[in-house]
Amino acid sequence: MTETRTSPASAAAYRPTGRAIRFSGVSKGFAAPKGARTTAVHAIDIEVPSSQFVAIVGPSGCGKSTLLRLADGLIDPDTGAVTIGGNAPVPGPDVGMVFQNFRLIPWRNVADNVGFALETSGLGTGTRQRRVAEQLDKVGLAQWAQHYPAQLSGGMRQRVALARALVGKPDVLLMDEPFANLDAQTRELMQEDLLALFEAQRPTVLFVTHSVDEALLLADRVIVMGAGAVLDDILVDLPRPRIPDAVRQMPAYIALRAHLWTQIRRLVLAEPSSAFFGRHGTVQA
Ligand SMILES: Nc1ncnc2c1ncn2[C@@H]1O[C@H](COP(=O)(O)OP(=O)(O)OP(=O)(O)O)[C@@H](O)[C@H]1O
Repeated sequence: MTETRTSPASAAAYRPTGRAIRFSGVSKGFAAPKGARTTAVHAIDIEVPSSQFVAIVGPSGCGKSTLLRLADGLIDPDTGAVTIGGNAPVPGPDVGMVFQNFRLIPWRNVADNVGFALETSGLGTGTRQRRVAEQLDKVGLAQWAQHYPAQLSGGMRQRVALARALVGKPDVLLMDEPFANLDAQTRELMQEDLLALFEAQRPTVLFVTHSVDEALLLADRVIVMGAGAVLDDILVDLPRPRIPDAVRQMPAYIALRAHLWTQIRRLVLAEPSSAFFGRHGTVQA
């Protein structure tokens, strides 16, 4: 994806291109065992302006994925409203969704997995094939178009998932712990790719992560959630384009990181059994 890497000049020429995402008084519950009901999110109000990158952090089970599924129109709120660009969300290629476990179709090759996102787009076969080839080229997988998911490394599979999310040229990206299953080096490379893509194309992004450092590196704003509610909303006023090693040494980054960790410590002390650090119990700075 190096060809999409932005230059200081293109970042300076930044113009918003995405659609705003708005959660207004949104609550959502699910059926639980013995006739009970879990409240996944409660009375959430979040406004994500067009072309802003928002990271959501919080303990396991606090409702982060539920927010993304509501934004994608995969589920409806019990009360309140979710809008994208002022309209109710409808799943489709203009909203890109990337999941932690890739969700590739094992019996389809790489090109057909990516092309799947365009099958209901109404585009002709030739246009779809051209768009798929262009997108695979951008994520560095042009040579792998005919391979199957089982023949790829974890990083390559995540690139296919990213290509599938991007091929519809979405102006909204919803990403649910997309790099959680990658090794540390691949994760850093994918973070750089995502930074470059965001800074060049400026979609509106909602990005769920368990990593404080990932959130601060990528986002314009970090929302801390706990027990289905927004606990804190922090502006990450660091300059773009962001060079990861340089960003991590900035005094503003170090101060934001300390602030976030204070919040997280409070959360953990208030709820010692809370799995803040994810399902696998691993601490992710
Ligand atoms: N389809 C469902 N059916 C029943 N309960 C659900 C469903 N989806 C989510 N929940 C419950 O809603 C709550 C919030 O879940 P959600 O997946 O949004 O949390 P999360 O913050 O994304 O967690 P994690 O960090 O572990 O992915 C949890 O208690 C979960 O068990």
